[in-house]
Amino acid sequence: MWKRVSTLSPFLFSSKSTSLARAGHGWNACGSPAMDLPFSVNYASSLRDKTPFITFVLGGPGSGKGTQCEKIAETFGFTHLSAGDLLRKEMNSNSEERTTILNIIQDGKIVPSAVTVKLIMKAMESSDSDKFLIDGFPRTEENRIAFEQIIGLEPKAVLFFDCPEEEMVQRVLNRNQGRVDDNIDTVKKRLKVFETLSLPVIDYYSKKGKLHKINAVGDADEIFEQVRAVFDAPEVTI
Ligand SMILES: Nc1ncnc2c1ncn2[C@@H]1O[C@H](COP(=O)(O)OP(=O)(O)OP(=O)(O)O)[C@@H](O)[C@H]1O
Ligand SMILES: Nc1ccn([C@@H]2O[C@H](COP(=O)(O)O)[C@@H](O)[C@H]2O)c(=O)n1
Ligand SMILES: [Mg+2]
Repeated sequence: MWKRVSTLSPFLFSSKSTSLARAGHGWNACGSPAMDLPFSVNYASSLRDKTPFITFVLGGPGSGKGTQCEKIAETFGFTHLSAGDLLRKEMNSNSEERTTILNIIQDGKIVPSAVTVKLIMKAMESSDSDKFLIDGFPRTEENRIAFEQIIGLEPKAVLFFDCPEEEMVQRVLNRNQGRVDDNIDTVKKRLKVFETLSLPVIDYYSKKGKLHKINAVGDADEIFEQVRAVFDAPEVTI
């Protein structure tokens, strides 16, 4: 069940608040874990009684998360929420936080969890779905803990697209979608962030027995066959 967490946060929900600046208290753009959340939150009533099936989708930059999520969504009826897409949308809006988000993304660092979790929660609230693929999240232990504490749920499954660095770099540099972080300098920084901050999250879910490691090298349709096997398996009841 959705677990309620005490009182309404003034800065998570106020459109006038400078949530990123406040989130900086106890959090940082490098993603250092902060075990005590600087806020608490009351869920929107629309989410309170749902028990959605949540799958986190992890992997380095260019490992194919977005590509595979589209296939999973189409085949298994999940709603695909990409944390990066939500942040880019916020960055291109008139949000007070747009410049800060842009600077963090350009620098290949991690946006404070309060901001990202708020965007994910809003997207979940505004959806009728009860099956979510959350792509590119949690990127850090701080992200993971914030999601658990704010949303009060854990993923049922976690996919990890395992891809060699050289392949990821080539894919990102060939992507050609106009992303501000698709350049060699930012990719190098993102790979470092992945190694230092995201791998511990992957290790955490591995130890919990929730991780499904996918070999992300090869043709996208072949890779999807490995993914299909995960969702077809009886222990993963969607
Ligand atoms: N199996 C594959 N083989 C070759 N290219 C691929 C494969 N899967 C995806 N690509 C291409 O690689 C690029 C990166 O893929 P995608 O955007 O899905 O990765 P991602 O993990 O979501 O990356 P990011 O974390 O940067 O958002 C895209 O241009 C995509 O078309
Ligand atoms: N949990 C997250 C996810 C993403 N970011 C920032 O967005 C950039 C792009 O993310 P993609 O998933 O689309 O690759 C990423 O490099 C981060 O700067 C984040 O901060 N937190
Ligand atoms: Mg992506």
